[in-house]
Amino acid sequence: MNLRILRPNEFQLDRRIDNENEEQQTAARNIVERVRSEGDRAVLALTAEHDGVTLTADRLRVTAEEIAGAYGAVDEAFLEAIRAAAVNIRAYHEKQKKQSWIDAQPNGTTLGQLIRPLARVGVYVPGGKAAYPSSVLMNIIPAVVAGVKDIVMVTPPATGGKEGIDPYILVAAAEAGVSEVYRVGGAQAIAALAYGTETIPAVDKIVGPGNIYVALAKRFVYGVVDIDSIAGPSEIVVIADEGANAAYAAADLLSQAEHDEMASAVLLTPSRAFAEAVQAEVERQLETLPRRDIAAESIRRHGAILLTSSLDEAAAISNRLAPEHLELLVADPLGWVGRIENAGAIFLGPYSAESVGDYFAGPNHVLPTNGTARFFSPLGVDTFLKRSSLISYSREALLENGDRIMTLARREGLEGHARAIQVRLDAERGE
Ligand SMILES: NC(=O)c1ccc[n+]([C@@H]2O[C@H](COP(=O)([O-])OP(=O)(O)OC[C@H]3O[C@@H](n4cnc5c(N)ncnc54)[C@H](O)[C@@H]3O)[C@@H](O)[C@H]2O)c1
Ligand SMILES: N[C@H](CO)Cc1c[nH]c[nH+]1
Ligand SMILES: [Zn+2]
Repeated sequence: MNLRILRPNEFQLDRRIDNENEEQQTAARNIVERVRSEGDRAVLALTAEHDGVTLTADRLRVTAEEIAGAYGAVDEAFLEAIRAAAVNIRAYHEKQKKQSWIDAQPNGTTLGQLIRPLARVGVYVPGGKAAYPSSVLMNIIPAVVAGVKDIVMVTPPATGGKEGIDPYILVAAAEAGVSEVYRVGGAQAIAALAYGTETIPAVDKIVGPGNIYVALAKRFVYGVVDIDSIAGPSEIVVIADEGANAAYAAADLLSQAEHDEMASAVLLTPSRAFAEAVQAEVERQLETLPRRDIAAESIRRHGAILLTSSLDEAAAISNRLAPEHLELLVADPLGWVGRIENAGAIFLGPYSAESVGDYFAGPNHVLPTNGTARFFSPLGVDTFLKRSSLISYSREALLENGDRIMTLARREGLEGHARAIQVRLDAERGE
């Protein structure tokens, strides 16, 4: 499969619009409503129907013994690596913490902002091949760092028709600091987290990717709880000059293409010689890639090498695409960062393969997709914090500004608001 070499005007630069399927919408909505009104009974019936697993309510929660048992099923190298990754992810997210602040002014007025963690958070972890231990760390650790007390993970009770939760997922959750784990997946898991059931506690926010039923259910419960942004297929853009390493660029493009057929991998370069070298490398490396069918299909549908007139044009196109991941394989990548307006994560130089960020460096790999890096940010500690404003007015400040406040209230026809000020002014002025 050849990665096409195109001129920018020959490539669809605009974002893909999801086609909503009405049947799936109705199915997800019905599931959410059933769980809301029937609680555990609906969760158990839907689990039997959609996961083929018959459970009783007392089996929904994964026990501490089961989690301890999972450690016996994973290899030492994995445990060592995931612990090292967790250290980096924790350290990076610690730096994102925000402080409450109080500002006392000379007239006695005190204003401030109180930062508090959400009390309870739900983390959805998909079943099947898309269940990544690294994503478990990336979703749970920022919540722990934010100070969330209860982090409730849900995941399907079976994968690929086989009952049981992947032990690597359970170990990653335990290492990250999960509080409770429930074996429930799909829209029923989202509804249970949003409304609570007899067994599964209601949370304040739900994060984590999942299939279409999970995504639709999250959209339905938004407002009852908060949700993260709905993650789309993975994306990578590589900007490279003629001095870059073609084998590295090709490998990094394929690293995203292998995620799924809808992933997109795009190289932007002004050098035809480099474009051809990467094209040949992609073809060569694909031959031995275990997931070559997926990667080849992704490249056929959404992959391209765009031959730009200059690196500046490459930056402009990248800003328009607003990719989830952007690699800068150019001389002096740090000097280049100022030209980048929109990207979820930016990888600088030949040794910062995207895989470094996916697994290990510390920044979060849950990133805005489908052009939403124009206005969304990576998942982080912020995702699990909320703010309250503090207002303490002094007598002096109220006497000074009361008339202004009443003017604004009366302009809006809200006499009650004005009188709440007037009553104080009258009392304090002795009228
Ligand atoms: N963007 C990302 O970062 C990212 C990462 C990992 C996974 N994913 C996505 O997560 C998804 C994983 O999908 P999955 O299906 O393997 O796992 P999943 O956990 O998302 O969904 C499985 C659940 O769906 C429910 N379900 C299945 N068929 C149903 C039906 N016909 N009606 C109602 N409910 C039904 C079942 O109850 C089951 O528990 C993929 O779409 C993948 O792209 C995305
Ligand atoms: N690149 C993915 C997000 O787009 C995250 C991931 C998990 N495992 C490997 N990669
Ligand atoms: Zn990845």
